[in-house]
Amino acid sequence: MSLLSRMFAAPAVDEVADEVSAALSGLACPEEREPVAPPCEPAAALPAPPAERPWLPDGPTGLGTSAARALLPPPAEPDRPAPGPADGPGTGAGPRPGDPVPGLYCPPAVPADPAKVAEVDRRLEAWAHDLDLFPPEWAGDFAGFQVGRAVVLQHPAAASLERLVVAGKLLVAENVVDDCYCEDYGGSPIGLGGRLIIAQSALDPLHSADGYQQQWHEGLGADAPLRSYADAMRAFREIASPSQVTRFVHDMARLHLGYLAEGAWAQTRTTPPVWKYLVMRQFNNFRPCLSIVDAVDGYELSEPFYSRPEVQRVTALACNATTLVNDLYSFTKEMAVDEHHLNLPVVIAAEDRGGLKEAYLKAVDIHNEIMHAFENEAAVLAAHNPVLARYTTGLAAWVAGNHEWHHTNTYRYSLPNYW
Ligand SMILES: CC(C)=CCC/C(C)=C(\C)COP(=O)(O)OP(=O)(O)O
Ligand SMILES: [Mg+2]
Repeated sequence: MSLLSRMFAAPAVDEVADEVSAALSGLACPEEREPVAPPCEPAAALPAPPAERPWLPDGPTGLGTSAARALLPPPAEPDRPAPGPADGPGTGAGPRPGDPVPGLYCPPAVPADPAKVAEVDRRLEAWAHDLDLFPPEWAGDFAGFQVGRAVVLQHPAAASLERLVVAGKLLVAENVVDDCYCEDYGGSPIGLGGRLIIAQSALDPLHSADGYQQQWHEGLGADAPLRSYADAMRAFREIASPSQVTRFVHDMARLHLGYLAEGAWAQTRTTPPVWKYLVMRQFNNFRPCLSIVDAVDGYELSEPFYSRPEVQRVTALACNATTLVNDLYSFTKEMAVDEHHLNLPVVIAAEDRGGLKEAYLKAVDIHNEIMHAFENEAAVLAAHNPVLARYTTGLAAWVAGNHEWHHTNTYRYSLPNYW
């Protein structure tokens, strides 16, 4: 039985640990290295000494200590007890606006520094305005999205404010493309492939005869989605290594494939079996956000490590868990617009021929199973290599931050009255 299938069968963690250790020991552990500051980023913006980075959690800091930090007790939520068994379904102690889904397992996030959030928001709003990304009537939704708070929560160990702003530009661009090409702001499955292939070229440039390449370059200014992708990608190229750029371009192609599958099922009014939905959601997924955690934190998980099946699996588990969190928190928003909008509770209810409430609660259990698998298998990787410890800690921080952003963003999301 291969290591991967053995992991999939969820054996004892120490059995896998020996296998992973043997598998990874064949790879020279690259020294953790801070990339040379690209010309655009002043040296001062590079990681400050730990003492000057107040937003890091208490405990050991600095290169290679992230595994130790991962073992620290998570910071307690200052004003909100985590939901417990007593808050489970049917007890009447229903969640308040801003509370997490009762019974959903996700460790608390590192609290967001309000000053940092405000500065990131200020820079992103100016960037979006300069690129003419949205009309004035969308300004409320832009503010309500709370992009600055999202990226500060998702990247607590970001190496600089500039890198946080790059993560924010990518997050804005990804949502502009999703909203304008696929969903809420004029999106449609009709003709989606033609729009997305040009969008992909804003990330993955055309190389062709001069005349047509010039037309392509001019074409990238044609609409807000293209302008946002092109400029956010330019900013990412300035902070990332060539292999990190290639990784991101691949993950965006996966995302677009997921959009196309979702759109195809919308066109044919198909409600897929749960397993096929989970396949689609592994591609229509937050993965492009998680695959940049090393670049935002100012180091590189080198390609030989990143491409290991074990690392790919742990990355996919984290991405799937955090994307299903979106299904759970956006459920009421999506049902209000279209009762056939595909999300995990809807496809479970169809397959089980049951009610949406039972399906929703089952979706929470599915999320929790994936989340525990991520944590168990990430711990095995982290124990064997400091670079992998730093990377898996970054994934875990993104998952925790994204959950905090979802459950506290009462402008965008609300919970069903199932408890
Ligand atoms: C930020 C990013 C990479 C988004 C890609 C895919 C995406 C938009 C999601 C995973 C969020 O899902 P959804 O389309 O359901 O968005 P909302 O529920 O409207 O927040
Ligand atoms: Mg959603």
